[in-house]
Amino acid sequence: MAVLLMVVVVSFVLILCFCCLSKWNQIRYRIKGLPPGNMGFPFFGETNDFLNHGPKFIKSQSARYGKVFKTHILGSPTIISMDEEMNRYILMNEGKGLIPGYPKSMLDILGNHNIAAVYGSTHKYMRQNILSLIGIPIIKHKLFPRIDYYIRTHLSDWDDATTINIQQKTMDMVFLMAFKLIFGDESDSIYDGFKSEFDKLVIGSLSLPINFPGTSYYHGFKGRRNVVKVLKEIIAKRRASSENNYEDMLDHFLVETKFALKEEEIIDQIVTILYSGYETESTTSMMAVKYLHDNQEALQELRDEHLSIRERKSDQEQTLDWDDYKSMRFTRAVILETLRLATITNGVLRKTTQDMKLNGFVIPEGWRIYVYTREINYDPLLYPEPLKFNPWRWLDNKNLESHNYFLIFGGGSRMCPGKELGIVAISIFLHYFVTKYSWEEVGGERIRYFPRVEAPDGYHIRVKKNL
Ligand code: HEM
Repeated sequence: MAVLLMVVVVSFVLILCFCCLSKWNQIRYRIKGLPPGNMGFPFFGETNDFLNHGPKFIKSQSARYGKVFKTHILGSPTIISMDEEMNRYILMNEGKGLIPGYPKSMLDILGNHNIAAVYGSTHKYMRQNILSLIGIPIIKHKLFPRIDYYIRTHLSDWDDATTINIQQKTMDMVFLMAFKLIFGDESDSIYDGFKSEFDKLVIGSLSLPINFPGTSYYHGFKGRRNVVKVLKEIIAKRRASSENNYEDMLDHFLVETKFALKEEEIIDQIVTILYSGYETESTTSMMAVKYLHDNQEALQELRDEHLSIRERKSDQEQTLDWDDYKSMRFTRAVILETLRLATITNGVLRKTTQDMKLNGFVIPEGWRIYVYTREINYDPLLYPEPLKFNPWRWLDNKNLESHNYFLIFGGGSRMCPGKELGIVAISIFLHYFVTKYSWEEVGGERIRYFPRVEAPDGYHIRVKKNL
C-alpha cells in the first residue's frame, strides 16, 4: 500500500513538473508580435513530434495556428512558414538579415568556410568559385564526357539476374563520380578509406551536437579530421608535383588565380561539393527507378527516348554528348516529377540577424525560420492529381519549371548551383540503366519520406540484361 502511494505521489509530482516546465516555456516565449504556436518542453521543444511525424505534425500545427507558427525544434526556437509569399520573400532577401540557419552540428562538421556558413560578399565569392567549377559552360565543355565515362563504367558489370541494392549502388556511383571529377584517377588508391571517413562526416552533420565518445557527432568530427588530413596530403603532393596536365577540379582550385583561395577554403569547398550532391542525386536516382517501376507507361516512353538516342550512334559503345542530353526532354520531366513527388528537399533553414517584421509578425533576432516548401509540391492548382507520378505535366506546361513557387532547388541568391550537374548525372544514369537493363522489385521494401527520403533496409531490385 505504501509503495503504491509512493508511486502515485511520484507520478503526480513528475506530471506537475512537466506541466510547470511546459507552461514556463510558453510564458518565456510569449513575446508580443510572435506568431501563435506551441514551444513544448524546454530544450526538447517539439523535436520528437517533428522528427517522427514530420509533414503530419506540421500540417496539424498549421491547421491549428495558421500557415506561419512558432515551435521549438532541433534545439532552437523556430518559426515554420508554409506561406508561399513569405517563403519567397525570405529566399529573395538574404541581404535584409535572413541568413542560412543550419544546425551547429552541420556547420561544425562541414567547416567554417562552407558555403552555408558564410554570407554577404564572402558568400558571393565562394558561390562564384563553385559556379566556375560546376556551372553549365564547364559541364558542357569539360565535365560531360567524364561523367558519362564514370557512370557507364559503374553500370557495366551487373550480372544477369543479380539482386542489387539500388540505394547503395546510386550512392556509390554519385560519390565516386564527384570524387573523380575533383581528384582525377590518380587518387584511386585512397578512395575506400576516404569514403568511409566521409560517410561518418555525413552522419555526424545530421546529428545532435553532443561531443561525447560514441555519439554520431563525435564520430562525425573524427571523420572530418581524417578527411581534412587526407585532403591536405593530396594538396601537398599535387603542389610538389612537376606534372601540369591534371585538368581536374583540384587543379582548377590550385592554379586558377581569379579565385585564389586559402587552403582551408579549398578544403571546405571540396567537402561542400562532395556533400551537397551526394544524397540529393543518389536518392533522386533511386526514387526515379522506383516510380518508373510502378509506372510502366512512363518507363516505356523513357526507354523509347533513350533507344532512339542509341539508334543515332554509329556503334553501341559510342558515348553520350551534350546534344544527346539536350534532346532528353522526357527524361528531364521524369527527374523533375521524381523530385516533386518524393520531395527530396523539404525546405531550407534561415536565421534572423535582427528583430524583424515579416507577414505582420515580429521575429526576434537569432530565431530560426524553417522555409517549409514541401506542401507546394502537392498543390492541386499547380499539379492536378498531385499524388500521381505524371512526368507529362512538365511537358504540357513548360512554365512549371520556372514558376515562382518551383522551389525544389531553393531560390534567390542560394538557388542550387549544382542543379544542372545533378540533372545531367541522373539523366546519364537513366540512359544507361534503362537501355542496358530491365528490372523487378524483390519486394517488401520500405521507403521513409521524412526527415529525408531513404529506404531504411535498402531498395533491392533484380536486374536482367537487355538483349
Ligand atoms: C538533384 C539534386 C539536388 C537538389 C534537389 C538540390 C537542392 C538544393 C537546395 C534546395 C538548395 C538551397 C539551400 C538553401 O537555400 O539553403 C541547394 C543549394 C546548394 N546545392 Fe544543391 N541540390 C542538388 C544537387 C546538387 C549538386 C549535384 C551539387 C554540387 C555538386 C549541389 C550543390 C549545392 C550547393 C553548393 C548549394 C549551396 C548554394 C549557396 O548557398 O549559395 N547541389 N541545393
